[in-house]
Amino acid sequence: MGIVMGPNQYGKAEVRIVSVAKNTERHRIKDLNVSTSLRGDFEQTHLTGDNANVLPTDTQKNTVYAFAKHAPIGEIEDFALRLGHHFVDTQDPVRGARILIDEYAWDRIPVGGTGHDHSFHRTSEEKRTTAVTIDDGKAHVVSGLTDLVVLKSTGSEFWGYPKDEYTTLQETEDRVLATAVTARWRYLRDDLDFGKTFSAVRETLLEAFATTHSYALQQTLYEMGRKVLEEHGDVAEVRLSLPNKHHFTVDLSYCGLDNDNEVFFAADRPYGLIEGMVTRDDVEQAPNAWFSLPEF
Ligand SMILES: O=c1[nH]c(=O)c2[nH]c(=O)[nH]c2[nH]1
Repeated sequence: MGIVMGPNQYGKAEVRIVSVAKNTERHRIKDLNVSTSLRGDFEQTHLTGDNANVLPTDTQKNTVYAFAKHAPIGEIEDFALRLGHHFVDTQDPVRGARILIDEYAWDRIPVGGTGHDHSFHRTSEEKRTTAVTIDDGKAHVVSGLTDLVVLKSTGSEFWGYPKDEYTTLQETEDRVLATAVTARWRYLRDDLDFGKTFSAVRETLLEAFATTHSYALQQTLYEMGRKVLEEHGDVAEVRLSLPNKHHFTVDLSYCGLDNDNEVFFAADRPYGLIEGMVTRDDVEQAPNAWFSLPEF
């Protein structure tokens, strides 16, 4: 019986970088959390501690900061592609790279009706994300968003489910439907206008949530994914993770009041968690693009 080193990767996780573009008075900021992982010929460091092939994680971190100065960061997908190709192209033992980037959104503080030149505020926890994988000389781009919180105050029903001796849930033809969307989608190309495409896909997700008359969050999930694939030919598949942020109608009979779905208790836990992938049946699968990312 032998013991061998299995698949492995290493890198610097969560390099926090804020860059300020100052070429005009109207500054632009990029606020990122960047993680690098390298894959390749790293058997010896694991087996014997020989680090001849190991580009330090500290150097990887320094590279992230230096690249932010060499050229404007631009779209997170393009920044991740530049970093990933750099590690694979310049270090012989490195055969693959995975660059993860989360981008935090900042808006300009309105002053006298217009956004201030160099003062910003955070208006939501929503993040834009990308996971770029360089594998076998090919680049895969999986982009997405997290914590996009949405709510419908009607247009949502839930009934027709099986009941057993433990069921207490009442069927409803009118409820609040709320979730915090995590979505990831795989692009079929690595040369897109990623900013424009991201905004368009995000808009489609929001429109699908708003306009689907929902009989289940599962149905809403499928519709959101389906519309993204229908409207965006450069997207191969979409993974969605949708926590069901339950809103329970408060029983106001204690003071003799009706409650016609107007006053709710918003529970934070437990929550239903509805997850799934919507895909085309005519595109090549790319398991390495998703490898080691959350399944949904
Ligand atoms: O949209 C829903 N899907 C479920 O699977 C479910 N289960 C539940 O209790 N409420 C809901 N709502």
